[in-house]
Amino acid sequence: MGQGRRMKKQGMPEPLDESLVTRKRKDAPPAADEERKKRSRTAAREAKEAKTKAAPPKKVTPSKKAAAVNGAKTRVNGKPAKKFVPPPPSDDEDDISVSADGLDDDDVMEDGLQGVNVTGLDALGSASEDDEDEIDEDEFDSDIVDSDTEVRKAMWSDDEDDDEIEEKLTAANIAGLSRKLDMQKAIEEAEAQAELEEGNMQTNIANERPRILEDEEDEEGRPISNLVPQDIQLLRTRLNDTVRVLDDFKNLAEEGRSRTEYRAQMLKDICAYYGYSEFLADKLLNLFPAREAFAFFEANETPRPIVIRTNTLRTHRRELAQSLINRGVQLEPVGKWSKVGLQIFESQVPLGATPEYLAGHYILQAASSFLPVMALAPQENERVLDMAAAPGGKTTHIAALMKNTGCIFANDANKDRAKGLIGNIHRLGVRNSIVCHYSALEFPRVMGGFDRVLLDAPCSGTGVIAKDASVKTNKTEADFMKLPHLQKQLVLAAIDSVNHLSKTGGYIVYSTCSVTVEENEQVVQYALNKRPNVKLVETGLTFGKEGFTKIGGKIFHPSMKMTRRYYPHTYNVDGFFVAKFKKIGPTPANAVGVNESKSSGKAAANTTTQLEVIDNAPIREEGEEDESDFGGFDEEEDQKYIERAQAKDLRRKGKNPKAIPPPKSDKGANGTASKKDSKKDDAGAEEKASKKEKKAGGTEVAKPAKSNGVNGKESEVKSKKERRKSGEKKKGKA
Ligand SMILES: C[S@@+](CC[C@H](N)C(=O)[O-])C[C@H]1O[C@@H](n2cnc3c(N)ncnc32)[C@H](O)[C@@H]1O
Repeated sequence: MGQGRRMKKQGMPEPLDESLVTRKRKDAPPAADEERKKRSRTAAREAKEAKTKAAPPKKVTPSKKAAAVNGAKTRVNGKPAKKFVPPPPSDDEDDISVSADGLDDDDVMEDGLQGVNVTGLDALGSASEDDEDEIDEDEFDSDIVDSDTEVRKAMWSDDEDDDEIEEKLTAANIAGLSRKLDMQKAIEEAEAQAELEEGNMQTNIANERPRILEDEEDEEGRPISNLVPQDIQLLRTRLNDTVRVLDDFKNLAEEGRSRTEYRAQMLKDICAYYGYSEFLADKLLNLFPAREAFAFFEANETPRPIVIRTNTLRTHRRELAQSLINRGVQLEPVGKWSKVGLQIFESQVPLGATPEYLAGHYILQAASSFLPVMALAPQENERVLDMAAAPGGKTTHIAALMKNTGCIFANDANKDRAKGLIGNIHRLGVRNSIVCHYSALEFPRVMGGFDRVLLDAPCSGTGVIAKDASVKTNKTEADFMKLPHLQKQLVLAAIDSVNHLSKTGGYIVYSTCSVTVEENEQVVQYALNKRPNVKLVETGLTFGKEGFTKIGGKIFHPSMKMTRRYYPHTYNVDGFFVAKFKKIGPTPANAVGVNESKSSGKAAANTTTQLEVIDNAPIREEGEEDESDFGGFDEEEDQKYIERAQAKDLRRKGKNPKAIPPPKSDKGANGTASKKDSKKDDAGAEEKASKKEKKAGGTEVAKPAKSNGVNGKESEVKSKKERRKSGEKKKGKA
């Protein structure tokens, strides 16, 4: 298959051809709808003619512009998403600048680093040690992927070897795909040609200096064009021209104009064309050279491919693929980097309601969500903490990698979301997980000593704008202060919850679905500064751009290169960030109470309340309902179980043979016992015994330990010592 096919795959970036950037936007409408495409081409030609005739400009209101842009997005829904071809990174580092406002010093290197090189933006992730996981770049090469069945077979032969089934499966799948993609390819080629011709006429080609800037200035004194764009197409043309100028400033800039002027114009046009707030557009524009920024904004207008993750606790990828193909689903492996992902091209059935879905054979999960768990690399029989786990895409992936052994503590501060998490855990047959709903800031006081901790932090969602366009306008400066603050506290809690002496682990993975520096490198740098007992290590991910070591006057530790950034325009995945730490020493004594206050419990609770307001991460699964009736917590019921367990424990250990558990069947007419009743019943010997136990330093079940110990073991050791001491004292008195 040719380009048409390759364009739809997720994977590695390819060099940019400017005509393709323009073309992509035109790709948005469904392929079958040729009539509409013709109309839009005619409209563009008419607009161009109107411009030539210098007709009075139509005023385009921002909402209309945004609607036009969003309209493009709506039209593509239901159409197989395409691989977007990114632009080549510009050599010009001048474009990259981030305001240092509102940052605290812990975000950057404590010792200024001189001469740290910024690595090329096109650098790929380091190769994995595991050959099997290495990316075969050929896979993304149209010539090979198109015709060579061997390559296709290789993609399927992950952990099974039945060639015959494989061939049938692949053939069945390909047959449908080929027909469709051949048709699309023809349409695309014709369209690209038309677009190119149109573009050639429209834009100032080659050496001509486009006239973009006029002598007008905006309220803040920045020069702006007084050209009111007649329509979206003209706005786009100007954006294209501005990008060309910023790319080749020496040859294409108008005389006496500075880069800043062009950049200001670009910012203004991006806000108008894509419907961003100026604040956010500026922040995002600062991340990339102009051309790459354009590609990023453009990629946010198209949905990412639908991907499902095979639940290997229930099935194999090939079996799942076969079942879904039989139901008319067109799919193929997501890429060599994953053994469990399937990219869906088209489906005749709702993917959130197939028998396979209901039986827990798969979960709908964005491809980039696989990455933090792959970086975490949980091992069988470990103790793992997933600090912000709902709705459980990553928890269930961790459980699958651990083959349901060991123990996962799946925590989420939001109780309602935690119910959804329980739903997924049950559906996918996870049996090694315990769900809790603390603010993660309370760890490790709740429990510590984990082999690995995943912190998939609440974030602004700037990596998933294609899913949730409201991010374009609803994020304020305050959000980018509050969120990083919380993320920094959470990452310290994550680090402190890990056992640095773990024989198999001692790792922490920090991830966000945001691309801002404040929520990523600055948080990681803060952790490095505050916790010298951790260091960054390779994520083991075979692709991804390196984290920034230097941007906008901020310098980060050189090891920041080991973190990974993912963008929609480079890999056709949601924007993501992944960092992996290794804990190399014990938690510093002064680290207790990450919240840095004695009433940390309160502080944590407050932050959680605040969080529930600011966490807008659009992570609910397609078709997922708010399962408020599912698997709810019954605190009274839980309390009874806790008390019974405590009493049993006291008797078993011989600490209080008279400890009386609350009666088993003390439920009222409606089946539930009131808290009062149960309290009455439990009063007396058992309560006294439990008080004694607490005094002696024992930890309450499922409540934060008062002890400041780094992990559960430490607090246990402490309490034993204390008990011994108090015993000794009593003996002495006697
Ligand atoms: C990005 S989502 C997690 C997605 C999840 N890891 C998955 O793969 O399905 C962030 C989660 O953090 C939770 N959260 C926000 N603040 C928290 C806190 N202080 N402690 C624990 N969880 C928190 C939110 O309720 C939200 O579910």
